[in-house]
Amino acid sequence: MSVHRGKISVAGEGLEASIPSILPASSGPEDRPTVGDWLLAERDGLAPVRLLERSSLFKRPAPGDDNRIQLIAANVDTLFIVTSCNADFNIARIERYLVLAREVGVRPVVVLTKADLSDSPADFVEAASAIQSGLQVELINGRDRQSVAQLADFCRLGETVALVGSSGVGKSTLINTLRNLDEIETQAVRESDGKGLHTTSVRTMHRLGSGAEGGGWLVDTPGMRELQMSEVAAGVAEVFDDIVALTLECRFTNCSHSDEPACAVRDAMESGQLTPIRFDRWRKLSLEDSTNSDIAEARRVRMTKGRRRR
Ligand SMILES: Nc1nc2c(ncn2[C@@H]2O[C@H](COP(=O)(O)OP(=O)(O)OP(=O)(O)O)[C@@H](O)[C@H]2O)c(=O)[nH]1
Ligand SMILES: [Zn+2]
Repeated sequence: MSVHRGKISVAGEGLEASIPSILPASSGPEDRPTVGDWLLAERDGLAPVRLLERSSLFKRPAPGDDNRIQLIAANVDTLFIVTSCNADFNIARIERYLVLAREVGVRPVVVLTKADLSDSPADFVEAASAIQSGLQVELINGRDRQSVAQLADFCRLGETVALVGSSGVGKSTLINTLRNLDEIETQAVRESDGKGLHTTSVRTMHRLGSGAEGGGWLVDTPGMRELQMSEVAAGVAEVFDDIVALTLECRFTNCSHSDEPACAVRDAMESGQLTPIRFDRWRKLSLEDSTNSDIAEARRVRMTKGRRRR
């Protein structure tokens, strides 16, 4: 449910507890429990035994200590990329989150909030849908239960969702409305919150409910809101697959697409098939990723050397 210094809070059937986070046979920096993990523990005493294989993992270099990796959330199925139908709407920002989702292997859904405040919300839907073919886009008023109910399918039993988006776009509002979709469930959540009042732990997993059997999970950890672009080359290539396909047509394999002859990327821009702004966004993201990835690689080399010295 959440991670604290050396301890994790866990939940199971009829069980809520805080236990040590150390696994008996840890095999690497990613082999420790994080929010969203399935953990096997001993029936008596709850000593951790092992983690079940993850379907996805969000991670980043630990803030203030590049030698460590911080695990942010595991087993997320759907990432709500939240943005609002106003000045916050920014294609480049949506693309960045999209790259992260593709890299981690979670299903991205662009959630456009504040539909009720815009005169032309359909324009935002159209612009977001054009980013990548097949991209799911949902238009909502985050304060309206009926409107938010259109996201219920992503929040069903067995599903885990997480949210990203800049400040003020309506993430907390959406979370509150999602959690309130089912009154009975909310009641239950409040009761258990009440029980936990004496603990200082922040809940980072919320049960979403609709119907007697309950619903999925919502991950709301602060780290999700501060994700970075590093080692996401595969994600960039997926989001900009049209440009990647073009680069393969350039005469030179190391073409910089600036002044080389027979450059398919420039040809595509001249013919109007590719817009220069999109090309520019791709270039910036690729550059940012390769810079950050170089830093990450240097860190790994440092760590390996450190280990050899010891
Ligand atoms: N009219 C309208 N207002 C909304 C909607 N979604 C959010 N708001 C309002 O927008 C403001 C900011 O919403 P928050 O939910 O706090 O935004 P946030 O993304 O959680 O912001 P941070 O906590 O800073 O990351 C609040 O005043 C909300 O009531 C919406 O769909 N329609
Ligand atoms: Zn080229």
